[in-house]
Amino acid sequence: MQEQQSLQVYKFGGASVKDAAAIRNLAGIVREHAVHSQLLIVVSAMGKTTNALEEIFQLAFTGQDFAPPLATLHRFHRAVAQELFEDKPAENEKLAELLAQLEQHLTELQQNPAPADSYDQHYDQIISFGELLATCIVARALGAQWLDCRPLLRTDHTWREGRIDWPTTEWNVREQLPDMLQRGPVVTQGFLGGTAAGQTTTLGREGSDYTAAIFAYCLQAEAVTIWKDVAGLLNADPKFFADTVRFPAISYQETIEMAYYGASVIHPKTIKPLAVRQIPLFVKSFLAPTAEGTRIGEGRHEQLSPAFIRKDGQCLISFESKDLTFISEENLEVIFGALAQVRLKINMMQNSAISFSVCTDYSAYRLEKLLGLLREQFTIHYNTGLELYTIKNYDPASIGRLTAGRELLLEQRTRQTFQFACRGREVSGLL
Ligand SMILES: Nc1ncnc2c1ncn2[C@@H]1O[C@H](COP(=O)(O)OP(=O)(O)O)[C@@H](O)[C@H]1O
Ligand SMILES: N[C@@H](CC(=O)OP(=O)(O)O)C(=O)O
Repeated sequence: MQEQQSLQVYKFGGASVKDAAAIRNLAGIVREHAVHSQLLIVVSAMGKTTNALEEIFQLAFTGQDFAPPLATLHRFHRAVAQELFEDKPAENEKLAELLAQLEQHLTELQQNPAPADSYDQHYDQIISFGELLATCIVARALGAQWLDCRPLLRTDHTWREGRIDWPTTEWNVREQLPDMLQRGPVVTQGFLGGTAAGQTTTLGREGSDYTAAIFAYCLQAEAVTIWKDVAGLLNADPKFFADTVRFPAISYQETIEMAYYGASVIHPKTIKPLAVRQIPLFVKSFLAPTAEGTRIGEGRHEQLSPAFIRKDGQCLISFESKDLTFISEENLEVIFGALAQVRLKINMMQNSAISFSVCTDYSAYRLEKLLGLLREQFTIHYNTGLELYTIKNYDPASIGRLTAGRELLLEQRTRQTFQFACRGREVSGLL
């Protein structure tokens, strides 16, 4: 009798596919660790390709010359493919086709100025090429099947933050994937979805972790592993904090909160679909694939050690009523409505008698739209270039460590969580 194979979802992010050596390393992990499983491999754009595409898109959308940065992007992808498939030029045909399509889209956009309010929609059509190109190369390198996820992962029309239509997506995935997986590993794109009309959407920056969770949910996978350049989920980002410690095991609940506050190692939307179907999430290092990593799953904890989360690029906006009337529920309704309309997410908020303050991710474009909506009714002040720090499971020592020498512009504490916004400053050494 044939043994029933377990189904695993692996997700490889930008750092794990940043060049040909990284893709060879990925292939080694797949060979070593997935021999007894069916395997769906979700892949993000290579290295910093998404940022590069954002710049190229911005140039094209504003009618400027995008040729030099596009040429750099072409060269980079071609060089990686050449290094991996040097003796098989035909392997690069699909890649050449995608690069030509990208150039054509950009040229059309540059030559036919689109209305400003279609920016997000066009953004998705262009930015998605990062994942299409990367998966094309990785699938070839693995000799795996390439799957375009866009017809399967159905979203609405919320450009840049597509909302998943779960019933349709689950039906599509179950219809198509099991047969493919039976035949061998499948490589597909993170971060992308598609509307009913066949237009591409993206799921929010760094959303490929979420894609892995969506597929795992639909396929009722045994586990998801996201392969990162860190040893697992740590109590802080080692790029900014000294003496970090790894959590060997941690609950969905703790993780969702850390991700929500900005621990960029896991996209915040990733946890819920996994928790609903009790699918464990492993965070492992692609640099040390046999090391233990972190297991995220069911369960509650005794008090954990403090976790530190830093979010930069913040903006603190204060609204004051113009006639000294109190900030009432009616006023708040107007402010929240406007924030939702311009899609500015609130990371922290506080109100006093006549003023209401929110800390949000900064976007010049969205802030300008917000001011346009609320300027008449409120006096509005804002500061940009701020940092937001969150300490989960804080104690006096951890608060002292982060607040020493800083002027706090807004501060809040609950039983578990201490948060403050302050002016950003040059990082010299680790915190
Ligand atoms: N609590 C944390 N634990 C581990 N890594 C963290 C944490 N918070 C932030 N990070 C950062 O997340 C990075 C990995 O996530 P990311 O760069 O999104 O990976 P990828 O794009 O390759 O999927 C690490 O290099 C680290 O700097
Ligand atoms: N490439 C997309 C999606 C993503 O999730 O990337 P990564 O897995 O490298 O964070 C981005 O940079 O936003």
